[in-house]
Amino acid sequence: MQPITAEIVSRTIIKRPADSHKGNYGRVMLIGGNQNFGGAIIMAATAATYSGAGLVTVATDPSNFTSLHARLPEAMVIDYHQTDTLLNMLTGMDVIIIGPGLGTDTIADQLLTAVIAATHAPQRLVIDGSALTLLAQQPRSLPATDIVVTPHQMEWQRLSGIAIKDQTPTANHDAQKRLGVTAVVKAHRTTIYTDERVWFNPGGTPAMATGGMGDTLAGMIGGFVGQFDDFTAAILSAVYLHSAIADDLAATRYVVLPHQISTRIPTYMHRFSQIERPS
Ligand SMILES: NC(=O)C1=CN([C@@H]2O[C@H](COP(=O)(O)OP(=O)(O)OC[C@H]3O[C@@H](n4cnc5c(N)ncnc54)[C@H](OP(=O)(O)O)[C@@H]3O)[C@@H](O)[C@H]2O)[C@@H](O)CC1
Ligand SMILES: Nc1ncnc2c1ncn2[C@@H]1O[C@H](COP(=O)(O)OP(=O)(O)O)[C@@H](O)[C@H]1O
Ligand SMILES: [Mg+2]
Repeated sequence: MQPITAEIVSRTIIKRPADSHKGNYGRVMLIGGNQNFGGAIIMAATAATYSGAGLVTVATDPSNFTSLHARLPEAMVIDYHQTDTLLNMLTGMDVIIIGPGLGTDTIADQLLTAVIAATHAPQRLVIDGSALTLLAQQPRSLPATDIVVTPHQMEWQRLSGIAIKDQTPTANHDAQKRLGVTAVVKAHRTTIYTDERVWFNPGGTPAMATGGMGDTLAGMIGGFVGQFDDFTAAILSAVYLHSAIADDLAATRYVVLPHQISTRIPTYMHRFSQIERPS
């Protein structure tokens, strides 16, 4: 296992070229947020936007439109029941994040099937939360493109079939290879599995144990993979910064809330982009 280092992050988060526009930084669609879990998709969309995604569209239950706009006017919205419109819009997206607060009812299940079928390379797909539970219940063949799954230990148990107590790096790596996607297995010390390697995140604190913390990570990963070409490095950088920000906040706070992380992402990205590294 290799640790994610600050050097990987500073190599990944590079200064933006002056001659660029929002279309260069990722069109990201987030799909989730049913009537009960609207907060999850709002937190994920907030993290994606503060991570620098150029354009953010949220496909969600209409009951979340007003609260989302009140928190995040930068985001566009679409009713996720309008499947044809959603799938049309999907063709123009660089990154699709599906699952935060999606729920596991029939509508959610059908939506996941439709989105997986419509996603094509070079689009990048982030699968989190309820979408992982649905995928575990009914496996679907995934598109041949960059895909990352972001389960917590119970979601990983459902998806991989490995009981939490048996989730060793070796067992997890075997399961990741079988699944054929990058896996971010979230825990106190999150581990990341690619075909080539196993990484571990050196940061993270129990102050992060708050609902929405993983939704925030999913949004950050989506924001980063929409901007930075190296898929693995973008994921590693998001995981590292998510907990590095939390660790800093936890030095003086008993609990860290997801939105407190999101609002600090641009400052941390700026800091890492300023570090000169020999190439
Ligand atoms: N504000 C909102 O809208 C929010 C909406 N959310 C959305 O809710 C949806 C469901 O997601 P979920 O994670 O809450 O539920 P589920 O998949 O059933 O997992 C929980 C079960 O797993 C177990 N468990 C074992 N180990 C674990 C571990 N390391 N980390 C976590 N759990 C662990 C755990 O054990 P226990 O707590 O009983 O000990 C429990 O039995 C999803 O779409 C998500 O995005 C949330 O983000 C919250 C904020
Ligand atoms: N004790 C802990 N130490 C380090 N990180 C933690 C701890 N508890 C939770 N986290 C982090 O918080 C996030 C929780 O994700 P998840 O369970 O999916 O939350 P949610 O679905 O509520 O958004 C993960 O990134 C996990 O690593
Ligand atoms: Mg989660």
